[in-house]
Amino acid sequence: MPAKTHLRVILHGKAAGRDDVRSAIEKLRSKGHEVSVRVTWEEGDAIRYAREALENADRDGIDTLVAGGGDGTLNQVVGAVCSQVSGADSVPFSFGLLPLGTANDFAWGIGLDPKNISECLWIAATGAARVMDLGKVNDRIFVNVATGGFGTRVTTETDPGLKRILGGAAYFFTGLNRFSELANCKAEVTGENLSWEGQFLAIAAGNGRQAGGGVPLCPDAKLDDGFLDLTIVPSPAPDQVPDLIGHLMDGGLEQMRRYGAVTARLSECRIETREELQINLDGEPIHGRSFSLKTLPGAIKFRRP
Ligand SMILES: Nc1ncnc2c1ncn2[C@@H]1O[C@H](COP(=O)(O)OP(=O)(O)OP(=O)(O)O)[C@@H](O)[C@H]1O
Repeated sequence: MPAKTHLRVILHGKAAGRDDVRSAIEKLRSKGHEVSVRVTWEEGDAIRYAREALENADRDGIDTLVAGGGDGTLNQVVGAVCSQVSGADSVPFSFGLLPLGTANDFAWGIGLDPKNISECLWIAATGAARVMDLGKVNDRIFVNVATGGFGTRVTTETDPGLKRILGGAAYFFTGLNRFSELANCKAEVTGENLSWEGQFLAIAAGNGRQAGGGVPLCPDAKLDDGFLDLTIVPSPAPDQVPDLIGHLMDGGLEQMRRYGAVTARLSECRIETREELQINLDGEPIHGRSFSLKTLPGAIKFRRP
């Protein structure tokens, strides 16, 4: 029988009414675990609640801080804590994930099944707390993947109403419809043994493997190897667009390499652009022209399958 734990769940308001969430929490409580819940009402609440958990971790005896939401919620919860304390040994609890977002890319990538919320909460309570890396872009962290380019703009410009109706397919739909408008970005990327310049369809730096609703942009990334997996997909010639998008969606990185995709495993790199570029950190957008990317090895402990 696993030890009894205290889980603090920071729950995205849009998922607060779900029956499967309520019954998963009741089931865990019936087994003797303590579960306290904070529900977000508006943007910024997840950050506030994560700081509150950090301040009161000892007093409240919190063992695991669980992000209940999508990758964006996870980013905010982990980011709020790690902006105050650094290194897995300094954070007074482990993290966990209750995947309640639209795409849930990080969850799928680590083997959590968002359709089985009860199982996910059980893993957040009792799964082995293993050390993992984080990524950093300028002064902001990411847990899963940092992406720039076409897919990134699709992620943030997909209508929330469409996401509710179509789920993850909403991203694909927006991408196909607005390809020529959204796929025009240029950058210079430099790092250890890497110097690349050109127009690109997608740039991804992965701690985790997939982003943008199931696209395995960094299929070989490992959460605990101390490196980021970088993938640059150059803009294709117009007649190659449908083929390349197909390969991007079905994850054929080998195929993408035939179109000139560049991959590298590194601990830091820089991206410079002339025009303002949007980079999504676990789906949360930042903007700029100069980005410094690096890995933070062994930054947190995470309860995962
Ligand atoms: N109650 C709320 N109302 C509006 N926005 C919220 C609320 N709670 C959190 N947010 C904002 O929602 C974003 C997080 O969304 P999240 O990533 O969890 O869902 P998603 O976009 O559906 O998931 P995914 O990234 O898996 O597609 C954050 O920017 C956060 O500030």
